[in-house]
Amino acid sequence: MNAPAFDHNLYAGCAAQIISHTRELAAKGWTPATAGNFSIRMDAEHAAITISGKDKGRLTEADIMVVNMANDPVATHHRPSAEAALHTHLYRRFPDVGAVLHTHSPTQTIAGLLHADEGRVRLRGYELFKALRGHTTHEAELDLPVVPNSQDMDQLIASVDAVLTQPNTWGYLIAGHGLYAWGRDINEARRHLDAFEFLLGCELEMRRLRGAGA
Ligand SMILES: CSCCC(=O)C(=O)COP(=O)(O)O
Ligand SMILES: [Zn+2]
Repeated sequence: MNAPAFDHNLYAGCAAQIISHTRELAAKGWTPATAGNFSIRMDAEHAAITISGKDKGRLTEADIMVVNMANDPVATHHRPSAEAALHTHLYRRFPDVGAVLHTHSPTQTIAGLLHADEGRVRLRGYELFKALRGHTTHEAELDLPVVPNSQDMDQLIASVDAVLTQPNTWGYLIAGHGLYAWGRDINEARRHLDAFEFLLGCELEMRRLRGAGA
């Protein structure tokens, strides 16, 4: 008898973690109109990932599937996230990455558009840098990369590879689209996602205040 394609108990545990976090992220308004996609690495060859087009605030285990690192569905007829290639790209490139989260908050969407020409959001002097693995002080300058949006995943991956040059970056923005954040597990990826959202929100607010002559 053929061995099962993957460990179902491991898959069910990953699905439960994704569901728990997506409920909270949707409640924040970061997954409008089915936007967002979420995955956890199961092993060297498989990841649990959200099925394309689902309401990410109402996921059940049936809305999550398994892909291999070539983005092929495993043991299902469902279609994975349209952006599955962006998740497996990070799993292939960074062996220690265990989870990838993608959201479309207004802050993330606008910040990417505002900084599209620069190709980065330059952050300086934030205590919250310390929420990002490998960062230990506010006395730093951190560039969050921004890449142009595209419907061609290979083009997006090439853009990301060109800007992911610094260690401990943990995220990137797609202009007019949203934020990708990752970590060694889903809780660390969530901490990074929350930290980038806060930092980008501060930058937008400072821009607003300066425009008002503050
Ligand atoms: C309706 S948002 C457009 C698609 C997108 O950017 C996204 O994050 C969700 O796509 P998926 O295929 O993962 O549902
Ligand atoms: Zn998206």
